[in-house]
Amino acid sequence: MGGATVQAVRGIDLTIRRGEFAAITGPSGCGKSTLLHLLGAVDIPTTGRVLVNGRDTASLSDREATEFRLRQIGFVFQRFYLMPTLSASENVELPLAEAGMDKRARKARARELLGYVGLGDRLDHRPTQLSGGEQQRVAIARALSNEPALLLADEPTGELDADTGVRLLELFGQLHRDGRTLVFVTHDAVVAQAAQRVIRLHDGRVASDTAVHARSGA
Ligand SMILES: Nc1ncnc2c1ncn2[C@@H]1O[C@H](COP(=O)(O)OP(=O)(O)OP(=O)(O)O)[C@@H](O)[C@H]1O
Repeated sequence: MGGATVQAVRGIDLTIRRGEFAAITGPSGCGKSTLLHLLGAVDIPTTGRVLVNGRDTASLSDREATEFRLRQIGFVFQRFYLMPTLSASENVELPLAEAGMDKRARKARARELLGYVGLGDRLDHRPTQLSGGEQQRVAIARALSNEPALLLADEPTGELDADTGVRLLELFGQLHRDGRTLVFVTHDAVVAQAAQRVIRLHDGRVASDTAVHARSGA
């Protein structure tokens, strides 16, 4: 920026295993979103390597990177980013259409995924006809559409009230139990405890990396 170099993350050595449910947390500006973007091949590191499913993200051409993000990564954003003119089902179908699936199969897959996230009765609703929590569930169904190796979420509960946020984290827990690999970013240390592993960043580095013990009664 203005000729100055900002080192957003540095010296990070991390392995996320298949089936893991990890939260990245830490104060504003510590590099959480940057790390998530590196994992999702949205950004490429200036030095160091990011391997996803054995593939070095820096080795991808632009076309390969687009294909990689479409097929290997599901991304969920704080502000949902659904297409406002499309129904819930059509939003989930979009990445499937991009991946070349025919219309009949995409409709069936969208119905199945929206059922999974608890919105089987909201297929034809547009985003404005859905609550924030419901919109985030549509965004999760969309992110899962192409069976990604890795689901990434940046402050997924940031726009939701506390109760809705808790229910969304329960859905993440369900995804984890069903074998998905999930990494989400949150600045909220309490929200981070919903994960199985909490990676805390400070000033672009890993300050701690701890397993969360199962809560009593869980
Ligand atoms: N495109 C960019 N150009 C220059 N500096 C950037 C850029 N993106 C991020 N940074 C800087 O890199 C550092 C890490 O930013 P990042 O967005 O990863 O932090 P964060 O932990 O996600 O913060 P927040 O919780 O506030 O979203 C910050 O100092 C930020 O100012």
